[in-house]
Amino acid sequence: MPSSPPPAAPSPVAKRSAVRSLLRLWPYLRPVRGRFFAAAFVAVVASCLSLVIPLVLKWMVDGPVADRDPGGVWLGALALLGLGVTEAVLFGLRRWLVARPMTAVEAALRRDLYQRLQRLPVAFHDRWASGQLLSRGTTDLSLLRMFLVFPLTFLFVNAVTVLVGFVVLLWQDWGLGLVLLLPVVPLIVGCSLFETRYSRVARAAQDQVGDVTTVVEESVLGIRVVKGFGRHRSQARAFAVLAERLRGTELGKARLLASIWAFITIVPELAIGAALVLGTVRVADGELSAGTLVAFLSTALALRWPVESIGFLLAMSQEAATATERYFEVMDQAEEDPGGPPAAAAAATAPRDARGGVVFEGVSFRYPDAPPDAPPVLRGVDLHIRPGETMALVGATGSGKTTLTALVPRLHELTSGRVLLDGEDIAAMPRERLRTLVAVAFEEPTLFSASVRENVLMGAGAGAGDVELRRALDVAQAGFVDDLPQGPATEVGEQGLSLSGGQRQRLALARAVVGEPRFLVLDDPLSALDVHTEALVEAALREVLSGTTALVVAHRPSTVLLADRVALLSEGRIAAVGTHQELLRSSTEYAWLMSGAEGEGR
Ligand SMILES: Nc1ncnc2c1ncn2[C@@H]1O[C@H](COP(=O)(O)OP(=O)(O)OP(=O)(O)O)[C@@H](O)[C@H]1O
Repeated sequence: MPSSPPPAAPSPVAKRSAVRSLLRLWPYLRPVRGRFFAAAFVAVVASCLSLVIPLVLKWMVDGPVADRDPGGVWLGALALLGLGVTEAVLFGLRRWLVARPMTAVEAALRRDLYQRLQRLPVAFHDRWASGQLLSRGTTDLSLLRMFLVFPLTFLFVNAVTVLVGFVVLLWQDWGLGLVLLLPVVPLIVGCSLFETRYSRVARAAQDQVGDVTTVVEESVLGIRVVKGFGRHRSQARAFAVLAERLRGTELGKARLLASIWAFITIVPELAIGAALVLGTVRVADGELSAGTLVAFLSTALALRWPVESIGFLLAMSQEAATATERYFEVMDQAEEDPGGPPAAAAAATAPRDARGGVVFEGVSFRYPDAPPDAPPVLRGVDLHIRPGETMALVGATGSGKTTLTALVPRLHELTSGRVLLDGEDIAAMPRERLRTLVAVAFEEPTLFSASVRENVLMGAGAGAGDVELRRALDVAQAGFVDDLPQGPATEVGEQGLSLSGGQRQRLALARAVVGEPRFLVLDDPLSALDVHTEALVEAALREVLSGTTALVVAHRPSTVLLADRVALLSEGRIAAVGTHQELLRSSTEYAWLMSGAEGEGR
C-alpha cells in the first residue's frame, strides 16, 4: 500500500520541441485534412471580416456622419450588421466542420494505444504503472482532441488575422502602425520564455495525474485489503499528499498563465494608448482625419483578442505537445517480436531435436528490470517432459517456478538457451501459433467483466460452443456455474470478484483446458480448492492430461500425485527429476518441502 508517491512513468526517451512532437499527429490528421483545412479557411475569412468593420466605420465617420446624411448612416449600420451575422455564421460552420472528424481522430488514437498495450510484452507492463497508462488513454487524449479542435486552428487564424491587421494599420497610417509594432519583440521574447517554463510544469502535472490515477485504481481494486486492515485513513493521507502535489503544480501552471496573460495584455494596451495620444494630437493638428483615427483604433482593438489569446493558446498547445510526447512514449515501445518467417527460416536450417514433448535446454533468465548485481532467476535449466507426460514442478518459494512456466508461452524472453515444443524452437514459432498450442492457468486467476461462458471460451478457437464449454466446466468441477442466476450467461463482474477464489480458479482452469491444448502449463491452479474438490478436479484432469504434455507447478503432495514425474527446482537449476517416491527417498530438500506442505495443506 503506497504511503509515498509511486514512481512516475519511465522518463521520456528524448526531449523534442513542441512543434516536432505535435507533427507526429499528422498521420492521424491526414484522413480528415480536407475538412480541417476547409474549417481553418472559413475561420480565417470570418476573423478577417472583423477587420472590415473599422473600414466601414471610417467610411461612415468621414462620409455620412460628417455630411449629416442619415440614409448613409443607416446603410453603414446595415453593412455592419451583415458583417457581424456573416462572421457568426462562418464561425458556426467552422465548428460543425471540425467537430466530427476530430472525435474520429481521438478515437483512432485511443484505438491504436489500446492495441499497442495489448501487444507490448509483459516486461513493459511490469515496469509501467497502470495509472500512467490509463491517464494517457483518457486525460491526454482529451487534451489532444481539444488542441486539434481549437488552439491548432486558432493559432494559425490569429496569426493570419494579426498579419492582415497590421497591413491594414500600416496602410491607414504607417507612423501610428509602427507604434503598435513596437511591442512585437518583447512579446516574442516573453512567449518563448513562457513556453519553455510551461512545458516543464505541464509535463510534471500530466505525470502527476498518472500517479493519482494509479493510487485511485489500486485503492479501488484493493478495497478489501484497505478495509480489512483498516487502512482507509492512511490511504486517504497518501492520496491527499499526491493530490496536494498535483494542486501545487496546477497552481504553478495558473501562475505562469496569469503572468503571460497580464504581459500580453498590458504591453499592447500601452502601445494602443500611445497611438491614441499621438493620433489625437495629429487630428487636432489637422494632419489626420477623425475617420482614419477611429478606423485605426477600431482595427487595433479588433486585434486585441487575436493577440491576447495567444497566451492560453500557447499553453494549451504546450499541454497537447506534452500529451503527444506521453502518448508516443508508449507507442514507440518495441512490440513483442511476433516470431515467424525469418526466425522460422533460421529454424528450418537448424538441426531439429528428435525428442518430442517440452525440452528446456540450458535455459537462463533474468528479469530485465532486476538490479545488475542480482543473480539470474534461472541458471542453465535442462529438463525434458516427454510427450503426453505430466511433470510437476516443485521448489521453495521464490525459486523461479512461475518464471519458468511463463517462458513456455513466451510471456518473457529467454536470456539464453532454448525451449522446444515437439522439437520446434518456440523462438522461431509465430506467437499466434505458439499460443494456440500452449494453454496456461495461473495461481491468481484473472477473469474479465464478461459472462462465465465468454470467460471460459476465451481459451478455445472460434468454432467452440456449448459442448466444449460443458466439457471444460466438468473437468474443472465447475458445476456451481449452473446455480448462478443466469447459468453460464451470468456476468462475473470486474475481475470476477463476485465469485469465490476457488470458483475463479476453476473457471481459469476450465479456460485452460477448453481448447484441448497440446501443451498445458498450470501454475498451482488448485491452491484455493478444498481437498475433496481438488481430488475430483485431479481425477478429471488426469483424463484430459493423458493426451497433453503438461507442466504443473505444485506445492502440495496431492497436486504432485497428479504428475507422472516431478522436477525439483533449486537455486535456478533443476536439482533432481524422478517420481514422487524416488525424490522423497533421494532428495532431502524435496522431502523437506513435501513434509512442510503436507503439514500446511492438510
Ligand atoms: N517482474 C519481475 N521483475 C523482477 N524480479 C521478479 C519479477 N517477478 C519475479 N521476480 C523475482 O524472481 C524470483 C522468482 O519468482 P517466481 O515468482 O518465479 O517464484 P516462484 O518459485 O513461483 O515462487 P512462489 O512459489 O512463491 O510462487 C523471485 O526472487 C522474484 O522476486
